[in-house]
Amino acid sequence: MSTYLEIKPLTKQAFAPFGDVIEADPGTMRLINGGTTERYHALAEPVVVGAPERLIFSIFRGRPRRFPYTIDMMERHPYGSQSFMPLSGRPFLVAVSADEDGRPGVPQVFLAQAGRGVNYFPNVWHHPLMALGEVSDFLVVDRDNPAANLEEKTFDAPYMIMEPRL
Ligand SMILES: NC(=O)N[C@@H](O)C(=O)O
Ligand code: NI
Repeated sequence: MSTYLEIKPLTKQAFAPFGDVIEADPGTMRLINGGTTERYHALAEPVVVGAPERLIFSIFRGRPRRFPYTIDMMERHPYGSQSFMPLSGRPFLVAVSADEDGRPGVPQVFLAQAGRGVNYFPNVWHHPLMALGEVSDFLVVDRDNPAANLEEKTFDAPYMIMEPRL
């Protein structure tokens, strides 16, 4: 009998142990370009850990997950952060876990409302990209050479999530 996980709204506070929420936070806004542009400043900081490696921009084109969805594994990137910012303006799902002696704990699942992205701190357990509803593009900033920056663990007992109400 699989455990069904609750899907919670993504908030800065709830996500703080795992990373940053990237959104046009009015508290970060400064007017630039003669007042024609609002700069939402320093929302997150992409970092590389250990040996120097490029930070790069990529676009991930994610196919939507089907539900009920089984979360049977988590991954982490020990040597850098990884951020996902929707280009499609659609919500998506984020699942993260605390580390328990080198393995992911029970996942916490968040619904990232439209216009919000996330930046995972280095070495934070997370599930690979979960797009919702239709093929969705995401701007991703992370460390180059991804194959040398990936640890994956499979759960002995997978978890399930139902389709979120949008
Ligand atoms: N493999 C890859 O680049 N994607 C994952 O890191 C992910 O978090 O989606
Ligand atoms: Ni990842």
